[in-house]
Amino acid sequence: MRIARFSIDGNVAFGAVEGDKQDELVLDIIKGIPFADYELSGTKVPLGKVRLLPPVLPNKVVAFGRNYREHAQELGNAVPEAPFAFFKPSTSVIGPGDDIQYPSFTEELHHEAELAVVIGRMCREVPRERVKDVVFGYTCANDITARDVQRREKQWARAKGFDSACPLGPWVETDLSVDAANDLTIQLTVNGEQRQLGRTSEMIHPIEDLIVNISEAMTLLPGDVILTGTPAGVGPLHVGDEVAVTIEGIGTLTNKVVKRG
Ligand SMILES: NC(=O)N[C@@H](O)C(=O)O
Repeated sequence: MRIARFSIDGNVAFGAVEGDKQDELVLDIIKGIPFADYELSGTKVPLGKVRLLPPVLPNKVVAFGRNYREHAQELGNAVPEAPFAFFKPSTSVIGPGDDIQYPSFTEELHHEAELAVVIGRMCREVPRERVKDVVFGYTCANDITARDVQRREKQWARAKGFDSACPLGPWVETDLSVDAANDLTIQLTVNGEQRQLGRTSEMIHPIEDLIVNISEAMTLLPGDVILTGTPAGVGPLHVGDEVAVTIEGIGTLTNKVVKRG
């Protein structure tokens, strides 16, 4: 099931996305919240009549870096032995169709297409065989990075955490198994031109390793988001660009780059 979060007439709601063709998609409004018992209300609204929001409001976004060998190499970085985690604040999260604000403190804004895991229940010290029980679903992410600041400042808080640095969407796909999610095509285009194309099966540390690693250290909450790393092909974004992340079996997340107002 594809579960979207949206606003209509000033109200925020969750809905199950139905249909195949983009312009014929409808949302069956959900009664309750998707992380607990919920039911479909049967009340349907055309997707074109609503504004899609970030599919979840994460308490925290935990991101893993250098989890694709070729990407680590293209930036001249060593491949880390163990999973390599950093944070992106919830204030960096934006939704499908929202603008990426080009910050004034960087001249080298980069795109990074990533598969994002959405946590479905409170958990800690998750054993490998129970990872499937704590995953709610998967969505697309773009780990927008101020590359020059990342090189200069060593700590990645500003380079990775500025407002609008974490586009998520368009919805959460809940019917993918962990095995399936570990073997999906991931693609990114800028103004229609392909920049990144990879498979999540190239991840050095698959989804289970990442969840075991981070939950060993901290409690994960429903709605928390885990970014699993980007494949090779990262590159610059400029004001006016339209960037789109497409992941097999999930959908396409599209955002435009504007000058920070
Ligand atoms: N270099 C860098 O920031 N990379 C990470 O974000 C990653 O996804 O590997």
